[in-house]
Amino acid sequence: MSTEENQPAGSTISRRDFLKLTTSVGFGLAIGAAGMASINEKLIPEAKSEVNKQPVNDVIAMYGDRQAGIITPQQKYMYLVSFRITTSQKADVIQLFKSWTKFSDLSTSGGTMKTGDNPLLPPSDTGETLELSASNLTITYGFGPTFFLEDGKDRFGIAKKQPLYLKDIPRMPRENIDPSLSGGDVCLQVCADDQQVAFHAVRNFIRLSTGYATLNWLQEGFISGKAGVTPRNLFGFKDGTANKLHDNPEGNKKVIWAGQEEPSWMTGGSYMSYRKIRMLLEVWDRSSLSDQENTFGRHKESGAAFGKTNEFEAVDSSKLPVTSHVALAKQSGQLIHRRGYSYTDGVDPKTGNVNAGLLFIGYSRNPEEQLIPMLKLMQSKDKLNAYTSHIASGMFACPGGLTAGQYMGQSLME
Ligand SMILES: C=CC1=C(C)c2cc3[nH]c(cc4nc(cc5[nH]c(cc1n2)c(C)c5CCC(=O)O)C(CCC(=O)O)=C4C)c(C)c3C=C
Ligand SMILES: [Fe+2]
Repeated sequence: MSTEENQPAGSTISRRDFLKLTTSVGFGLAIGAAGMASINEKLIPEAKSEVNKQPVNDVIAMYGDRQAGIITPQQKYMYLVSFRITTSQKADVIQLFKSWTKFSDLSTSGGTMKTGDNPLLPPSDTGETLELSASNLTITYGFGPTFFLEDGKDRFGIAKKQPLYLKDIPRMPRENIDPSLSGGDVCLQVCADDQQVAFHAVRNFIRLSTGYATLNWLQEGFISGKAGVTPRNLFGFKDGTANKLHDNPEGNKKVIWAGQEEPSWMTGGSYMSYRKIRMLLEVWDRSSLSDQENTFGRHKESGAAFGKTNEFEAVDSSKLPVTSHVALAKQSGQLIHRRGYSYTDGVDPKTGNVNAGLLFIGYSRNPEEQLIPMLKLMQSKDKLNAYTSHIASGMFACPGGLTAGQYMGQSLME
């Protein structure tokens, strides 16, 4: 765990924080349109029975200076969920964020909602995590450009608080972006080491959004590998090696955390850039090892850059093919904190090929300086383009962390 990461919390402390939150923000909320039971009832925490008591060493604290899920070591599973806010009332948005925050507190500390005992009502908890632990669940919130301004309209009176670099990623050469899989008002990155725990959270965020927001799109990712070892992507290459270059508080400050020029609610926050990138596995699998290695400028097995023997030895750009992926990243002179996950989406009905690739997630202090020029360069020249196609895109501003009793987005909304 990085030195900057929020400290793990024992479940007792978290549960007490949770109760504090419950009393301080007075959750007597009624769910909208669906006429479901009150959120208050739905979100009453229930301790797991002695039999089902879970270990507390897999809880990642939700409270701290920064949101969890950015420099947190990558969990095995990730869902990325985009919502469109449907209410025009700021007060409704606040209610939604309060109930999401309350659920985030409960689920990241390993709790479950009270299942309820009225046979005539739907159970309050969907139930699939009753015997499961927190599994390092993290929930990272981000706001898209349309949350601030949509068609020139200041929807919730917060346009003047829009962060400096929050705009959609501009159009790029060669891309095939599907707007229905891109953007959104609010994005939640939900990660856990147990897929069922992660999906349970996603499902309940959707449930709680009834009457306030609708689901735009939902992506599901996975990575695998031993702790502390760089995971491999679906092309079989170690992916994430260069994150080591900034893995210290000073480096993170330069690369990840928003600067002082930003509105105060972004203090401790960051920008999340998202690209869904299809990887043409069948084409890749027919290419020679040397073509594959030339594409990245690194060796497949060791992950070492050309001219080196170990994965983490410094890259010498003069030894790399000029249009290799790593050479172009180096040419841009920028660093990005990458937190990518592989995805599979079944079979492409047009070709019979596997639909699979990378959910690229990059965190940066200033995407205009760090991400966009790099992406432009790569989309124009990268050898990797022969094997990939960008099909979705998004940019979200992630606020700083929370203290118990606050709700996510409070310093933006109030
Ligand atoms: C614009 C940002 C980037 C996109 C989009 C992107 C797509 C992408 N990358 C890989 C695989 C690898 N990327 C690697 C390094 C790397 N990639 C980016 C940025 C984007 N990648 C950066 C900034 C870097 C680091 C470069 C450096 O400073 O050394 C590597 C090498 C190992 C590593 O450092 O992680 C691999 C492998 C794929 C497959 C992909 C799209 C599908
Ligand atoms: Fe890359």
